[in-house]
Amino acid sequence: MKLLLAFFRLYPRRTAIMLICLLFAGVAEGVGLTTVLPLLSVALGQEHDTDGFSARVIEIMNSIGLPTTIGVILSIIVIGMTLKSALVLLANRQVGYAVARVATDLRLELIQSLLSSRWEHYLRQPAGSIANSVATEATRAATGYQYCATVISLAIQVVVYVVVAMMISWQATLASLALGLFMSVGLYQLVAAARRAGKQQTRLMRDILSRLTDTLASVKPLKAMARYDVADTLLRRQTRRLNRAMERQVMAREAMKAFQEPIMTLFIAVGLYLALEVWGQSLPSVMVMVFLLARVVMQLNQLQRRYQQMQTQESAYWALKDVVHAARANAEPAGGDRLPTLEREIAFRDVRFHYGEHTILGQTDLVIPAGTFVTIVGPSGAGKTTLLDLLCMLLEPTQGNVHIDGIPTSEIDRIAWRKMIGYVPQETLLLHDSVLANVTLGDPSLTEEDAERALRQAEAWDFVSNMANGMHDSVGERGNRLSGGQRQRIVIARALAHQPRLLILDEATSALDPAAEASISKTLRGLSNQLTIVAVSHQPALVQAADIVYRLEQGQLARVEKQAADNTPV
Ligand SMILES: Nc1ncnc2c1ncn2[C@@H]1O[C@H](COP(=O)(O)OP(=O)(O)OP(=O)(O)O)[C@@H](O)[C@H]1O
Repeated sequence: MKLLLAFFRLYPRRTAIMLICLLFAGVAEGVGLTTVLPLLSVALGQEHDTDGFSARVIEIMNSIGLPTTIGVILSIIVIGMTLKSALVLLANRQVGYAVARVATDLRLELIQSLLSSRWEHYLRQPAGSIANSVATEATRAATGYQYCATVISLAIQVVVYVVVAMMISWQATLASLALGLFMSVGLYQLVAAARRAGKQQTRLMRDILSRLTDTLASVKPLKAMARYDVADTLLRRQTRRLNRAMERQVMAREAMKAFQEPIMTLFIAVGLYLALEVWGQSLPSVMVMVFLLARVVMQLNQLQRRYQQMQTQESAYWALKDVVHAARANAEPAGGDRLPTLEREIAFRDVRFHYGEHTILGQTDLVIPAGTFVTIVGPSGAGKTTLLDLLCMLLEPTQGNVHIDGIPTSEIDRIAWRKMIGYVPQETLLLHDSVLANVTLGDPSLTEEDAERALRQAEAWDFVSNMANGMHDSVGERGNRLSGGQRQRIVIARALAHQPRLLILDEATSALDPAAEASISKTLRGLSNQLTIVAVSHQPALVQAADIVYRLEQGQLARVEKQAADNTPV
């Protein structure tokens, strides 16, 4: 029921409407059912010598001026049942809408919370696990809500049947209920087993999808080195464990079904024996009791099964919520609200940065005048990417501050600042989409003209215009229809499309041949009077194109002459 409470808090209106509809549906069904007994009495011609309950119903009907004819009683039953069905339909419509909303809202909540979490937190999340949460867990959680609604609906129906049965023979009903309770407790182990299997499935599905995503991302070297059997074995092992968890779930479900039937038969038999032999009830009463108890039994059966299914799906909801809560706890700090400009300079003032105990940047002072081209060189692992991350406000200095035109970044509107940046990362990951979509990233404010301009600046226009459909051609999965150098040029075009004020290049030309690199460097050099460029590079062309060259080594940043940077092995 924790799940229902959670959903009630999220969707109070829908859940309340659903509950009210189900409650009234139960009442309508109850009204229909209460007239079954007088109907039998009337049909058997015993309406004048009926016992307790039937007599009371006939009395009520007479007092409100309803004739106790078979036609009227049948009409009440039909109206009651039709009303019940209409209300259940209304309730199910609410459930249907809520189920679709639950899945969509959970997906959006997850994506938004992860994207607005701290960069270090985001990096710790396996991509496959996120994909699994968005695809499988959100759907399972929504199904959990559906089962939850069914459990409530069945519970209301059971209560109605029990109330009506109590009015006919409270002793037989109580005896049957005691047996029903006994059965539920006895079979609870199977519910618990299903819940455990569900939890295990949630965990295994995450592991499998994380592994699968990683394997697919690095399939080429795995194939080339004939190492995919290692990944394959791991995947198979986890899939087998998932199979076992699913088998356990199916066994728990089927065992529940198998045990329920004989127990339920016993349950009815005992009720009947007591009613007929011990309490000497009349035949119409016993017939109605049989009908009611059979319905109670069936509904209880279903209720427990649905509850079991709800328990299997519930873990997906909580697992997904855990990811959201962790992301929220690691949300990027609110930051400032001052709008950034980049007219004068970017300055690192006494900036230090550590990853735990590991010092990446010692005391760092760096000035990047606006409209200049700065290249940073240094050995692998020296912290060059970290320095760029500080510039993008993806990371915060452990000490000191980065200033943009004299304003510390902590006071600056982070999103506004990032919108001024064009970023070209080390990895050239492309979307499985057209060149145009890869350049604009779906930004509606960017036109085809913007894309063409950016592609020309990135020296990509020649090969793009030669593609069958030009910039509307697909780049293939992860851009595998293009060469490494062509992919890199598309990514550079992407960074230039929205005309940034600051262009950041992290080893952005490493896949280019010297001629292409020299050509792009020349273009960038030409752009540097309109924008500020900060490049991390080992490539001589970007060093030569720069106005200022810095070298980062062992946490220390020092300005160097271009010649020295070229000659020093970096
Ligand atoms: N999220 C992280 N958590 C902990 N340590 C990290 C993290 N990211 C990077 N590091 C460490 O910080 C150091 C600097 O990494 P960084 O990526 O900034 O180096 P780099 O100079 O850009 O290297 P390369 O030229 O090889 O790309 C490395 O020792 C790296 O292991």
